[in-house]
Amino acid sequence: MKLIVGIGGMTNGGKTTLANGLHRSLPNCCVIHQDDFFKPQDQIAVGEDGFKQWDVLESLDMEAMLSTVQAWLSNPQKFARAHGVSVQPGAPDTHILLLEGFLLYSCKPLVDLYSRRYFLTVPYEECKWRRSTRTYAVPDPPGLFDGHVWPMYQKYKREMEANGVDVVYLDGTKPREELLREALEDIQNSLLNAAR
Ligand SMILES: Nc1ncnc2c1ncn2[C@@H]1O[C@H](COP(=O)(O)OP(=O)(O)O)[C@@H](O)[C@H]1O
Ligand SMILES: O=C(O)c1ccc[n+]([C@@H]2O[C@H](COP(=O)([O-])O)[C@@H](O)[C@H]2O)c1
Repeated sequence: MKLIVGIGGMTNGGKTTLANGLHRSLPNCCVIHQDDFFKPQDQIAVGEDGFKQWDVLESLDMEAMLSTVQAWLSNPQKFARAHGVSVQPGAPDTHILLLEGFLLYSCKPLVDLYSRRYFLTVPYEECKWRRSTRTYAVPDPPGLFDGHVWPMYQKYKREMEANGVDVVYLDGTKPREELLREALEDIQNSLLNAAR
């Protein structure tokens, strides 16, 4: 059985933290991080607002991400071994792929592949504060959060909702352990339902 689970939502909502917790807790589980597919800096367009447009789908090499997902789909055992995940003898037929990223549900070829789509959110102030404590490979210039990051988050979320994408909202201000427990229980239920 193969299960693809999306850990999406806003920047600094706690996606990586939750994905890493699930990765440690679930058998035969691999993770693909969307952040690993950002295009090189010189390919990122500059908007009329003067900011490099990092927070749009075109800034990510989604074809490469899709190929990685296809590689897992065609042979999850081989994919797991190649990514240092040991296949457990007790559950050799169950394979889980976690996709983690801030624009997961805006990519049309991917959107129907998920068995579960989580969407982590925190209030604006909390998001802005968490973001101010992070240093990305390309650090945020002053004003990027309000000028580009937050408006793009709102735009893509609106589109996702208008397209009727079915997501499970998670409150990213809850303690990490509680979020992990909640998601684990839900995924285990999905596995049970899929096995019936
Ligand atoms: N449940 C939580 N409660 C409080 N802080 C959290 C929680 N989850 C993550 N964080 C913190 O928020 C920041 C962003 O977390 P991260 O998992 O990297 O978010 P994302 O991958 O969504 O950008 C980090 O400093 C992390 O330690
Ligand atoms: O990882 C990078 O190379 C990178 C370079 C520039 C910007 N980012 C930021 O990464 C953010 C998405 O990652 P995350 O973990 O905050 O969800 C997004 O809001 C971008 O503005 C990321």
